[in-house]
Formats: sequence, C-alpha cells, structure tokens
Amino acid sequence: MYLYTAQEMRDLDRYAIEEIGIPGMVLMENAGHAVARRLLDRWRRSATAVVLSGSGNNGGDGFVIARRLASAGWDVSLWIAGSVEKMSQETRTFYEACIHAGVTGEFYDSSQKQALARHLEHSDVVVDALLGTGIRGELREPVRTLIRMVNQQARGFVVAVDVPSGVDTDTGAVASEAVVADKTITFAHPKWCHYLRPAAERCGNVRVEDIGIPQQAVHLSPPSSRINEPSLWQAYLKPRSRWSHKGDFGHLLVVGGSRGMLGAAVMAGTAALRTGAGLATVAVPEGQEQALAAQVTEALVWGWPDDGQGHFSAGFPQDWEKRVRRLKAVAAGPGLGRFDGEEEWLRRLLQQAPVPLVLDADALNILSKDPSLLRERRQPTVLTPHPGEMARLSGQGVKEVESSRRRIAREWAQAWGVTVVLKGTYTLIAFPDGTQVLNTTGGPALAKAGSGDILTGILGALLARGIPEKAAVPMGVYLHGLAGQQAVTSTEHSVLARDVIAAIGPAIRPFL
Ligand SMILES: NC(=O)C1=CN([C@@H]2O[C@H](COP(=O)(O)OP(=O)(O)OC[C@H]3O[C@@H](n4cnc5c(N)ncnc54)[C@H](O)[C@@H]3O)[C@@H](O)[C@H]2O)[C@H](O)CC1
Ligand SMILES: [K+]
Repeated sequence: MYLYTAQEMRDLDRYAIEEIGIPGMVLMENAGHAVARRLLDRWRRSATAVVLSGSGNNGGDGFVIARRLASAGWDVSLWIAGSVEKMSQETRTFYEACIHAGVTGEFYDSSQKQALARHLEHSDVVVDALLGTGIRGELREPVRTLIRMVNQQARGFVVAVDVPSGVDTDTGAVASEAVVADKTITFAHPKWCHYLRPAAERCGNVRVEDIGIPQQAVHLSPPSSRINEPSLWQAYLKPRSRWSHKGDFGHLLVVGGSRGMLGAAVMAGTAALRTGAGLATVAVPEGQEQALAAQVTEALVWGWPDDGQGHFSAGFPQDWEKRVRRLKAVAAGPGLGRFDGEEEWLRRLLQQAPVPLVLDADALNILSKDPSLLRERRQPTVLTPHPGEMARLSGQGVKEVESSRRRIAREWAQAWGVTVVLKGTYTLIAFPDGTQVLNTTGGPALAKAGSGDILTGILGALLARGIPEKAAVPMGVYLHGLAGQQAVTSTEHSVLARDVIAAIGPAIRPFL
C-alpha cells in the first residue's frame, strides 16, 4: 500500500479522470457512497446526522453522503460553509442533487449558531466534509467556527471525510482548529497525516475505501513512499534447508556493553541469534568479558581495549583487520557509552568495517559531533535514531524533529547516503534514494528500555544474512513491531525486553 501526499493524490485523480476517462463525478459519488455505506452498516436503524460541507470537493463528498443517508431514511441536517459560486462543477452538481432530493441545507452564518449547536448535540453522527486535502493557509471563517463547534458540541460519532478538517495532509500539522474524529474514511490510499502527529491523533480509526481508481494508474507513477508490508521483503524469508550450516546465515558483530550497560549488548546479540544469524559475536571492553560470558552463552565474546574500568577506549583490537574479514555485518551502539577518543574511534569503524553497519544509541551520539564522518562509508549504513537522537544528529530540537519526521528523515538519508530508521509509534524508514517506508506494527509495550537494542540486533542479523538493506530494514522493523505486539500476554505495561526477544520466532514464523 502506498502513502500519498496531497499533490500525489491530485496527480493520481487527474490521471484517472483525464487519461483513463473516469469522470471526476463518478469518483466523488463513489467516495460519498463509500462513507454512507459504512455509516448505514453501523447504524442499521435510521439515525440522525449533521453533515458539514465545505465548497471544495471534500464538501462535494459531503453532499453525496447527505443525499444517500437521507434517501436511506436518516434525518439529515446539512450545513454548508461558503457559497454556490465557490463550488467546483462536481460539487455544485451534487449540492443541487442533494437539494432536489429533498435534503434541506443551510449556508452557515453566525446567526445560526444556536440552531447548529442544538443539532450537533442531538445527532447520532456528525460528518465532517468541510476541508480535505485542499486546505491552504490559516483557517478562514466560517470554517474555523464550524470546526470548533464540532469539537465542543458534537456528542455523537464524528466521521471525518478523507482527513479531519484543519489538518495538513503532508506534514500532519494542525491549524488553529482541527476536527477530532472518531473515524476517518479516506479514499484510494492512506495519506501521511493519518500517521503523523498531531494530525494522526485526530483521525481516530482510519479506513481506506476503494473509489474505483484503477491500479494501473498507481503503477504508472507510484509515489515515493509506502506502508511497510510483507510483500516488500517476504521473498527473503525461507525455511532453512536441511543442508544448512551456520556460515550460510551470516556472522554479526555487536559492539557495545560497556560497564553498567552490558545488558544492551546482550539483548542485541540475543535478538540477532533469535532472528537467525548463524553466528553472533559481542565485543565488549576487556574488563567486561567475564560478565558478558555469564549472561549470554550462545554468542562469542571478544574483548575490546578498555580504559581499565570496563569502558571502551579509543583503541581497536590488534588483529582487527583479520577479525573483520570473518564478519558479514557490524552493529555498534547498544551500551557503547562515551569515551575519550570516541570520534576517532568511530571514524576508524566507519572506514575499516567493510560490511553493512548499523549505528544506534551512543554510536549516533558520537556521530552527531561530526556527521561528515559518514562520507568515508562505502557500504550500507543504517542509523536507528529515536527522536532525541535524531535531534542531536540534525542539530534541531526534538519538537522540530517530531513535527517534520517525514522531511528530516528523508533529507538526512539523502544528504549522507544512509538509511535512517526514525523510531516512534510509526517508525519511518528513509532510504538514500529518497523513498520511504512507514511501519505500522508495534505498540506501547515497546516503549521500554531494551526495545532499541533488540531492533539493532534484528537489523544486524538480517544484514549479516546478505539481505539487501531495502528489504532487510523494513523486514526487521516490521518483525520487531510484531514481536512487541505478540509479547503482550497480560498487559502492555509488564512486557520485558526478553519477552520481545522470545516473540521474534513466533513473529517470523507465518512468513516462512
Ligand atoms: N481520489 C480522491 O481522493 C478523491 C477526493 N475527493 C475529495 O476531494 C478533496 C479535495 O478537494 P479540493 O477541492 O482539492 O479541496 P478541499 O475541498 O479540501 O478544499 C478546498 C475548499 O476549501 C476552502 N479552503 C481552503 N483552505 C481553507 C482555509 N484555510 N480556510 C477555510 N477554507 C479553506 C477553499 O476555498 C475550497 O472551497 C479530497 O480531500 C476528497 O475528499 C473527490 O471527491 C474525488 C476523489
Ligand atoms: K474533512
């Protein structure tokens, strides 16, 4: 499934209308019909509805909905923002059809405030068709008042048509007012605002309805972003052959686990093995080797020159060149800590690890001192920042990162030629070629220390198996989210990182 911007959706619409020859009116009728059908399914007996329509095509959908609900026997009260003159041809046609079909519509002005408030309070359903993807600039009256009234006065079920009025389709920003919906019914494809905060919090439950735009129109010029789904990577997951040996499944090196943070490296290494790595080696500061070996029996242990107190030092193992030849991928960061000479250390790792590299946690914080270190990289590099780490990397505030997730992840990936996995409720993956994949698996159970370390291990393992990063990264993020969901046995509060690791196998299984 693709993820659309407002412009990409307009282009798709235009293609369907002008090149394929489906009249715009048919698309609008289909859109309105789809919403009405959902409402009629839900309220089988007749109900009361307030339909609020703007003068654009979103309002046109609203007129179709009002007509169809009324003809099914609902008591419909229609309120319009704007005027007939402002309506597009399709919208105007459906406005007239609505009136001819006997629905009474009012062009809202402030003298009707009381009357509208009464309707909003007493209606089972409120349909928000004021503004869709065509919003421009700050809200004008009377739309602004109408949106505020919906939020303050509606007692019934609020359905947003396409997007909640007042949200920006592409950034997920909200205007001075934006409808808070219980459900959003969108057309043909999901849009960015359905997944980006704060807009996403106003959408309620999002449902995508087919309105008859042929698939061929999508394939001709696909948008640059999509929702993460197994079809992107499932071909790389296969049952193991009877003749397999561990060398077939790659050797991952996890670098981290400084004193006091050993658990992070343990979790990354264990998650890698659960994901199917043939071999996982965990490299910890020399003073930590014994403690590590006691915690993870399945991984190999390497000592890394330490500072005498169980933390990393700027040095590298003497035989690094020889050791690195055995590796298929490196994941650095879980429990790495900060240390003297860290920048030089990272520069060397970036240069002298000629395999796919995952950077997480403190490896990202070190990188944020000088992102130009990435210029030295020739092999795939995956960064897995949470919003705080992304803020440090990009030199911006966390709020700025959160309000421009889509742009920041894409710009960073393109500028430095790396894959950015910007973590969050909907983790966003941005590739160096400008394409993006938004992940929808996962849940609140993963909001806990250790989750990031597990993701790092999973991604490292998949890259070590030689799966190309365009498949490995979405696969890893998807499976990590699924494991997080499946690890919940009693409540999301009490899930431990180890439960998530144990759930990796059950998450993978259906895809083999
Ligand atoms: N394939 C599809 O997805 C289809 C979608 N349809 C619907 O069409 C809208 C987009 O319609 P458009 O006419 O481009 O824009 P809007 O109706 O969202 O908005 C234009 C309308 O709103 C007024 N306006 C704009 N900005 C503001 C503002 N800041 N304050 C107040 N008023 C504003 C402007 O003057 C216009 O009157 C899409 O979302 C779908 O719902 C079609 O039905 C066909 C298929
Ligand atoms: K709307």
